[in-house]
This record gives sequence, C-alpha cells and structure tokens, in this order.
Amino acid sequence: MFHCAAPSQSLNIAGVRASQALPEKVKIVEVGPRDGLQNEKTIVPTETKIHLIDLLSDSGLPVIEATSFVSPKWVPQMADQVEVMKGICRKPGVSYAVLTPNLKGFQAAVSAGASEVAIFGAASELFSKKNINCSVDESLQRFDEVMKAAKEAGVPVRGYVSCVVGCPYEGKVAPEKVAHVAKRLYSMGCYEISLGDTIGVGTPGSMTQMLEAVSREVPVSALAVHCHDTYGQALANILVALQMGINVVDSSVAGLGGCPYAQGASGNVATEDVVYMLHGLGIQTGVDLSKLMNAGAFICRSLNRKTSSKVAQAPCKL
Ligand SMILES: CC(C)(COP(=O)([O-])OP(=O)([O-])OC[C@H]1O[C@@H](n2cnc3c(N)ncnc32)[C@H](O)[C@@H]1OP(=O)([O-])[O-])[C@@H](O)C(=O)NCCC(=O)NCCSC(=O)C[C@@](C)(O)CC(=O)[O-]
Repeated sequence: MFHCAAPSQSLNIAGVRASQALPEKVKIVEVGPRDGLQNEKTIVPTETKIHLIDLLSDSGLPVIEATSFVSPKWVPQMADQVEVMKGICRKPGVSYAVLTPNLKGFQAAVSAGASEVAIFGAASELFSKKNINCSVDESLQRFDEVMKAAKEAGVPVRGYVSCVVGCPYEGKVAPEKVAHVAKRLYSMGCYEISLGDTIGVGTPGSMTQMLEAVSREVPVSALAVHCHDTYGQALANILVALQMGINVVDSSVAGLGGCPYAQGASGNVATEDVVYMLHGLGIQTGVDLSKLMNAGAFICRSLNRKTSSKVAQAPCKL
C-alpha cells in the first residue's frame, strides 16, 4: 500500500514559485476537440464532440478550441464545424475559438458564432505546403486578408507557428525562422502567438534556444506554447517556458491528437497532466481537475481508447 501526496500549495511550493519567477496564473487553451479529434481515422459523431466541449466548458477551462473551418476535402473530420458550433452550450466567460486558414474559413466561422479565430502558419516551407498548400510567404498574405476582416468585425485573432523546433519534412528548424514568422503574425495584429512543437521533438535545451530567439521579437506576455508529447518532453518544455515568463499553455484532454500532415506525431500534452503540474506548483488555472478527468474519461470511452494522460492512469486518485 502506498500513499500519494496531494499537490500542495504549501509555503515551500510557493517559495519555489517565487524563486523561479513562475507565473501566479496560467491560461490553458484546450485544443482537444480540434487538434485532438482532427486526426481520428473514423469520423467522430457530432453529438460526441458537442458533449465533450460541454464537459470541458464545465471544468472551468477559459478557452476551448472547438473545431476548424478548413476544407472538408483536406480534413474530413472537421466537416461538421457549423453543427458543432450550433450545438454547444456556451458558458459565459469561455471563449470558443476555431481555426481558419483563409478568408472563406473566417467568414464561415464568424457566421457560426466563433468568439475568436486562429490563423496557422509554419516556420517550415515544406510543412506549410503540405498543411495549407502554400508557401510561408503566401500564407502570410492570406492571413493579412483574414486579419483585415477580423479587425473590421472586432474578432480577436490568435496566430500559430508550427514546427518551431523540428519539421517532419525538413528536420531541425532554426530558431530565427520561428522568430521571423512569429514577429510577422504579431505585427499583423495577432494578440497571442502559439508556438507549436508539432512533432514533439523539442527538449528543454532546444525550447530555450527557440523561446529566446522569439522573445527578442515578440513580448513574452503575448506568447503561448503548444507542445506535442512524442518524446515525452512536453511537461519539461512547458516548465521551461513558464520559467521564461510565458503564462499561456495549449493542451489536449486525454492527450488526444496529432496533426494529419505530420505522420507519427503523437497528441498534445494531456491537459490533466498540465493542470496537475501547475496546481502542484501553486499556479492557478481555474480548472477543476476531477471534472476535467470526467471529460477525458468520456472521450476515451467514446473513442474506445486508452487515455494518454499519466494523471488519469495513476492508480491513486487525489
Ligand atoms: C488551406 C486549404 C483550404 C487550401 O487548400 P487548397 O486546395 O489549396 O484550396 P483552394 O482555395 O484551391 O480550394 C479548394 C477547395 O476547398 C474549398 N475551401 C477552401 N478553403 C475552405 C475553407 N476554409 N473551408 C471550406 N472549404 C474551403 C474551396 O472552396 C474549394 O472547393 P471546391 O471548389 O474544390 O469544391 C487547405 O489546405 C486546408 O483546408 N488545410 C487545412 C489543414 C489542416 O486543418 N491541418 C491541421 C491543422 S494545423 C495543425 O494541426 C497544427 C497546429 C495548429 O495544431 C499547431 C501545431 O501543432 O503545430
């Protein structure tokens, strides 16, 4: 018989937070319903997606990326985006964000009531071509159109940069390339830039180098990290980002997901594991871990799949 220590907010832990300048609060952007489900082989029923989003809303998450307004020919799993946006119970205070690759997607997203949109670029030419069928420069031109329309409509826009450490087609990615794309997105008006380790190859060493380069161009207060966990480095990478002053973290309930254009990449870091670590550090998230775990259990049951969250697998429940 063994005992588990509850994550405490003791003076000791608070002392760690103070000495390492960790943030007091972290905003978690839940990407499971989009990043998590976009890669499923069989089409997930719309009602399942809606129920998952409602459970996640109930857990106290502040931002939920609900779906994407991309071409159904490219990502058939997201073809029910309008029904999903219509079906969810919108909880006051929760932002329901969606991905939009171009003006067509933006207009459809706004009609469906998205409270914010995200444009998604890459630091790698080949990934950009495979994912959105254009070069990095062409993508930035398209995003400029979306930004103009978003400003007129008063819709906040988040910007993603994919392949911030490595690319499935080009290998290692130079931090300067990431900084360049991040700066362009920030200059066009994105309020937040999410740095995606799309294939989960980053380590605290390579993340630090990349974050140092990006933070010379974009204020740290406007950065988020989006870590896939292929090599089991995601939590360590997030900790490094927090120590550098970043206080927005993307994650996916049950560690679902991957990118259809990055074969072999595993899901995002599990939201349950991020929340457990943050609470253990005395950092507030506003998320109720047990409600979040219910949402994770629901989607795993629905997909007939084992969770990738270590916290959800742990034999002792807190
Ligand atoms: C960008 C395109 C559309 C270009 O695709 P394309 O084929 O070059 O586009 P097109 O403009 O030539 O249009 C082709 C067809 O798509 C339609 N179309 C055009 N746009 C839309 C739209 N918005 N919504 C619905 N339909 C659309 C358009 O109307 C046309 O229909 P047709 O005339 O053949 O019937 C395509 O490549 C695409 O949809 N790509 C999305 C890929 C994707 O969703 N990838 C996964 C998300 S990114 C990711 O996961 C990484 C991230 C964000 O999580 C961070 C990280 O981990 O790094």
